[in-house]
Amino acid sequence: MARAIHLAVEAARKQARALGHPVLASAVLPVGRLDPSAAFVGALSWPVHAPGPSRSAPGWQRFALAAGDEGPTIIGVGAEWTLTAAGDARFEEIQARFRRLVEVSTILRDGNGDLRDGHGDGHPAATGIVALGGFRYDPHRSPDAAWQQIADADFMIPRFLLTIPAGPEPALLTINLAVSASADAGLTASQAASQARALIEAISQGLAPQPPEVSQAPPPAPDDGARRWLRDDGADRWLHEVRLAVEAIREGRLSKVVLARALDVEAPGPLDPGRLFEALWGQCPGCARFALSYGGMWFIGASPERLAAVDAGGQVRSMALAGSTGRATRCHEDEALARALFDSPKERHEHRLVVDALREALAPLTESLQVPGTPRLLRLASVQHLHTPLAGRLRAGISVVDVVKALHPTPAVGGHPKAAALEWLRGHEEFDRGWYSAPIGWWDAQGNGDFWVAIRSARLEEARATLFAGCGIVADSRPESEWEESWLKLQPMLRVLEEGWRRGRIERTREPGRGHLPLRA
Ligand SMILES: C=C(O[C@@H]1C=C(C(=O)O)C=C[C@H]1O)C(=O)O
Repeated sequence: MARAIHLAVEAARKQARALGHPVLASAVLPVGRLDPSAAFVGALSWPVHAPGPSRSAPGWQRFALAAGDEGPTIIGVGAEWTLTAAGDARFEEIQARFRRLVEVSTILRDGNGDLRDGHGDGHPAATGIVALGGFRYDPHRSPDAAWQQIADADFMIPRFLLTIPAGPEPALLTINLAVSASADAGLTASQAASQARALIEAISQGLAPQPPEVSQAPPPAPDDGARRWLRDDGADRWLHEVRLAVEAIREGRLSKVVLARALDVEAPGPLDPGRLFEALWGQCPGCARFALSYGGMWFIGASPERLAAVDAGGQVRSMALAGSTGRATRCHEDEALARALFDSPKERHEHRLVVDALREALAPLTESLQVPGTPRLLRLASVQHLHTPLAGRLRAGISVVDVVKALHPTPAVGGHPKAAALEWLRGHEEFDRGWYSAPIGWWDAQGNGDFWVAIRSARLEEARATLFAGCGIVADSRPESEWEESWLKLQPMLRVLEEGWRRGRIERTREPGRGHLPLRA
């Protein structure tokens, strides 16, 4: 391992000397098979070392994303380089910065012992120089203190990147090192190699958790579980805003707006992200499960909504996800709920607005695009949705970030028309969404990328968790039903908090719940 890294660092050092500034050395190595869930949870508790002699800001520490069943699971630990951009040009600027970085960097791949220069196509997705991060939901809204530290476009190139395929292939480890002209190549390489070995060892042995349990427990009763940690659920204010949204829609100022709520939960002691993740992992296998740590904050979730996946061959996938109802424990009742969802003109209208907006936004970017005429059903633990998958082929030169720019925010999390909905939200929604319902994901130098809409998520700081949920409001929305729907969407994360807390409680005594309010399901 050290030899491969040494070669990459040596080449990068020459490049740094020629250019007069540090560049990245990147080495890609096979590391055998790894269990994605164990690696994921292990990496969350791995101490992040001080970053290299790079441009890295203190913010980024970890970015991990397990994207549905078809993978790969990617885990980035430690920020070796950061890329940020602000304002309306953030999508173009971040791509330009990434391209410049890749152009001057050295990427060496050690697939079969023969080192090859790895800038081009044909290498496994999400290996080498990969940007991991997100775009904040609305850069035109002044940030709340909680999200102050993140930039409008905020990405890192991790020091260590594990890429674990969904299939039986071995995992790959990319080691990225910022190298200056004066670097000691031997020392840099040997230090990085020993850190990498320790990381792999910890992940595959010591820190590997118990296999995650799939919770069979019913959702917490209305005044049970994590809900007893609530202080105020903000019902009155939110219901009032829903009424105002319906009014604005009936007056013809917009046709749909997605109003979100933020729910603060205070656990009796610090929440342990690794434990929470063990609880979250098995809950929604088809979802993108993610955990980002940045400064003192964690942002975790399991999102069912893919914004855009692009492969090096130019295939693009997206989805419309809008229209929701609950689940029932008895089959025939569950079926009846699904049928009512399909037959509801209100839900179909909400859904169609999203499909049409995606089609319109993707048309100029694609050579071909398939959009099924009828939605399907996506069943999750506490909620079922109408769902339409979209697939197509991108025109030459269009990247996943271009697609994200064109789509975000879709009317599934913003509204329609887009600009009017965002304007309305700026004046009415009570909090800055930050990364909630924003595009988070990654892209690589080979032309692959995957971005998800960060819903069903929570921000964690010590014992406090802020959970988010939003509901699409249209002309015939009933505020009380939307309120119920928001609870359904919050349910899985509340359960994760409760289970994760229980798992992490070893040697901690539980205080009785404070500030308990009687809440409806
Ligand atoms: C905004 C959220 O969910 C979105 C809104 C939906 C709806 O209004 O029916 C359904 C799925 C998501 O696109 C959320 O979960 O926070």
